[in-house]
Amino acid sequence: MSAQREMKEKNPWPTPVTIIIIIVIGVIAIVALVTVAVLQNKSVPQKYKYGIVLDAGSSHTALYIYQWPAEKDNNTGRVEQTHSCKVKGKGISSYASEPWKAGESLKECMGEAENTVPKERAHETPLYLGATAGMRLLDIVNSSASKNVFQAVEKALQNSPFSYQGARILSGQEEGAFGWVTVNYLDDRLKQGLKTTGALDLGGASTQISFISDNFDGSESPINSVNFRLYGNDYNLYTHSFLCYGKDQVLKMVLANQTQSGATTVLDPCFHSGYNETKNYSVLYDSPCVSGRKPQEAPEKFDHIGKGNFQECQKAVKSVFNFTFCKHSRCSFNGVFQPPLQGPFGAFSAYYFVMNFLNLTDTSMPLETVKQKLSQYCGTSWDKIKRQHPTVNVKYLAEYCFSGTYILTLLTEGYDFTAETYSNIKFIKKIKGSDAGWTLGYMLNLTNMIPAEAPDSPPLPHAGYVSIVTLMTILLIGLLLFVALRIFWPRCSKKTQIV
Ligand SMILES: Nc1nc2c(ncn2[C@@H]2O[C@H](COP(=O)(O)OP(=O)(O)OP(=O)(O)O)[C@@H](O)[C@H]2O)c(=O)[nH]1
Repeated sequence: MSAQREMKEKNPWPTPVTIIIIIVIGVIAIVALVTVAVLQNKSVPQKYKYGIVLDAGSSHTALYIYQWPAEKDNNTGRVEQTHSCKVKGKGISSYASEPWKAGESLKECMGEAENTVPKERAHETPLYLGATAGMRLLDIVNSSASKNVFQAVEKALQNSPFSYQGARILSGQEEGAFGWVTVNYLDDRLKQGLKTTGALDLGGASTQISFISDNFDGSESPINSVNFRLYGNDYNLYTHSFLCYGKDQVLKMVLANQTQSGATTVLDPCFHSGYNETKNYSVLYDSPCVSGRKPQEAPEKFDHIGKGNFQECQKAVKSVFNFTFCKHSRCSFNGVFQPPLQGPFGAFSAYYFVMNFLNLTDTSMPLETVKQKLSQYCGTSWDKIKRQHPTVNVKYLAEYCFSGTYILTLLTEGYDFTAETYSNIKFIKKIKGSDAGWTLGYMLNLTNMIPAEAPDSPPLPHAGYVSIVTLMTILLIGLLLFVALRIFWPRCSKKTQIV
C-alpha cells in the first residue's frame, strides 16, 4: 500500500473548555476593574468635623460655624462656613454695666449652633470667642468691667455642649493678619503659592489694612510685620489696625470736632438736609476715642441737623486724619508707616455694607464718577431717602452719606489709593460661601489646619490611577476580543497541518 498520506486538521488552540475558562476569568477581571474604578470615584457620604468662632465686635456679635471633611483635618482649602448667626442687640462691650446680659445675649445663636452641629460631634467641636475693638476700648477705660463681661460670656459658653477653648481680646495685628489669611485661604492662593490679595477690613471701632509688599522687610516698622510659613511658602505681611478708625468711632470723632464749642445745634454736612435728631453729649463722648475732648461747659443735648453737602463732609472727615508728622520713610496717616500699596485688595465688612447699599461696588467705575454719585446721594433730602428705602434700618440709612465719604477718604487720602489703583479694590462680602473676616483665619491657626510645609503628594495621583485602570481595561477587552475571534471564526485561525 502506497504510503498513506493522511490529511489531518489539527487545531493548535486549547480546548473549548479552556477557552470558556479564559473568557470567564477575563470577564470577571474586567468587572472587578470597572467596579473598583467606579467605587473609587463614587462620592461616599461625607463625615464632617466642625469648629465654631464667635466674633464679638464693637457693634454686634456674630457666630460662625465651619465644617471640613473628617478624614482631611490637615488638608487644604476644604474648610467652609456652614452656618452663621447674628446675635441680637449690641456688642458685648455695651454690657459693661450689666455683664450677665452679655452671656444671655449669646443664647439664641448658641441654640442654633446646637441644632447645626450633629450631637455626636458636639463634644469634639472647638468653640472660640474673639473680641475686637469694642472690648479693646472697654479694656482701656475700665479693665475690671471688661473682665466681668468676659466672665459672664465664659459662663454661658462653658455650659454649651461644645469644646470651649476660651475667650480673649485679639490684638489689632491679629485681627488684620487673620483677615488676610481668610481671604487668601478661601481664594486658594496660599496652597498654590500664588500672588496674594491684600485685606481691607472696616469695623465699627477699628479698621485694618494688610498686604504683602516687596518693599517691606519689617525692619522699618517691626510692629507692622507678621511672618508666616504656610504650605512651604514664607510670607512677610504688612498689617496695621487703626483703633478708633472704625466707622462708628470716626463718626463720633467728626461730630466731636463739630461740637467743641459746646453748641446746642450742629449743622452736619455728612447728614441729609431735613435730618434732625436730638442727641446727648454724654452718649457722643462716652468713648475713649473722644472722651478727652468733651467741652467743659457742654449742655446735656444738641440738635443734630443735616446739611447734605459732600464736599464739606469730605473736609470734616479729613480733619480726623493727621498727615503732618511721619518719622518713617513714608506713612499712611497719624505717623503710621505704610509701604507702597501692592496687588489686588479685598475690602469687606462695612466697606461692603456701605458700598453695596450705595451701588458703588463696581471699582471699574472712574473714581471721579464714584465721587459724583456719592455727592448726588448726599445732596438728596432725608425725606426722599426715607421714601426710597422704606425697609432699611433708619440708623444705617441716616449714616450712609457719612460712611461712604469716610470710606473714600480713608482709601484715597489715608492709604493712598489713586484714580489708577482704585480699581485694584474689590468690595466683597463672601468668598465661595464663607464670610470674609478674621474668624476663619483665627480658627485655621488655632486648630493647626494650615501646615507650615506643603503636604506630601500621594504616591499615585488620582489622574494616574484612573489612566492605569483604563489602560488595563482596554488591554483586557482587546485580549478577549482576540480570543473570541479565534473561537467564532475558527477558519481564520486554523492552519492545515500535514502529519
Ligand atoms: N449697613 C449695614 N451696616 C452694618 C451691617 N452689619 C453691621 N453694620 C455696621 O458696619 C460696621 C462694621 O460692622 P462689623 O464688621 O460687624 O464690625 P464690628 O466687628 O462690630 O467692629 P470692630 O470691633 O471694630 O471690628 C458697624 O458700624 C456696624 O454697625 C449691615 O448689615 N448693614
